[in-house]
Amino acid sequence: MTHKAGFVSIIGKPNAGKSTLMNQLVGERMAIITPKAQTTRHRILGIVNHDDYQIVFSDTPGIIKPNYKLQENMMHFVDDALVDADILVFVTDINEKQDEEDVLEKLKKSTAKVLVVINKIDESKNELIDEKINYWKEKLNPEGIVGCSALHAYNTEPIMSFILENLPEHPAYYEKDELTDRSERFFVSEMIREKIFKFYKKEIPYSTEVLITSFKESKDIIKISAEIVVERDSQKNILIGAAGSMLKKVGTYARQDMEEFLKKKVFLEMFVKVIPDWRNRENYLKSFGYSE
Ligand SMILES: Nc1nc2c(ncn2[C@@H]2O[C@H](COP(=O)(O)OP(=O)(O)OP(=O)(O)O)[C@@H](O)[C@H]2O)c(=O)[nH]1
Repeated sequence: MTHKAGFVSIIGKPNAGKSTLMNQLVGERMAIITPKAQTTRHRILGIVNHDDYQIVFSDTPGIIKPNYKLQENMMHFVDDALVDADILVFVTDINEKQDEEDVLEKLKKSTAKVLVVINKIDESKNELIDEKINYWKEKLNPEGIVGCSALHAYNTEPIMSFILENLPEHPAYYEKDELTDRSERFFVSEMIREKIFKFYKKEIPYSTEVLITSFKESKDIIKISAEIVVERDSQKNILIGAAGSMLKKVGTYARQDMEEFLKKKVFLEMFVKVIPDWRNRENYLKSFGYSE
């Protein structure tokens, strides 16, 4: 039996229904991160695992694919080239006026298989759906077009079928046992990263790495220690904020997400560390069980 695996990016204008669709496709447990910031850096929104396939949802069309066999929490440290996702799901609101020329250009250039999802069809007449389908056929001629209502889970199955059909043959990118401690550490670090993306200006998220240095589960509580690593003191000061206010905010919001995801009370401690020679990080990482 061949195995399929690949990256699927869900893109589209704000409010088009991307998160709603994601939740439908991935299911609640894994759809844990709802980033708002636009960034070229990959972010994993959720992973669907099956014996025969693994679908990795991301919100950016350019993504950094980890090397096979790399442990999932190491993928931030791989400097692979930014490549296209395997599949682009472009979500458009049926009521949206078609001023999407910029997106069209990008979609045309992409090497990914493109599926146009015309969303919110519960709010429109059949004629409009046909009109939109024709519009997208003519403008883009994508590999697939589906009209659906993400909110009402209406006609979302063809989207999953399209993804499965077009997913390349590839071994899994991430370990499938998503409830292992390692994967949980990965998602937990993503939650901190997401908050950093949300609360800081551009250069800070780009120059930080989040390491989960300890993850200890006891009966009632999970104790998590994280290090946010930067290269300069100035970045550390910004991250911490006046009297620790910014870091506290990151911690509070990240902890809430963690508690919801892990279904347990979380004690989160975070340290910001300056490591100027971060490029020679191999030994440092090894000390926390990370291996490149
Ligand atoms: N009527 C209707 N409303 C929908 C549908 N899908 C999503 N919505 C609503 O549209 C709004 C935006 O949905 P989101 O899923 O947050 O959209 P998004 O594209 O992720 O938005 P951003 O995070 O701003 O990029 C929400 O109020 C949803 O409830 C749909 O199929 N029909």
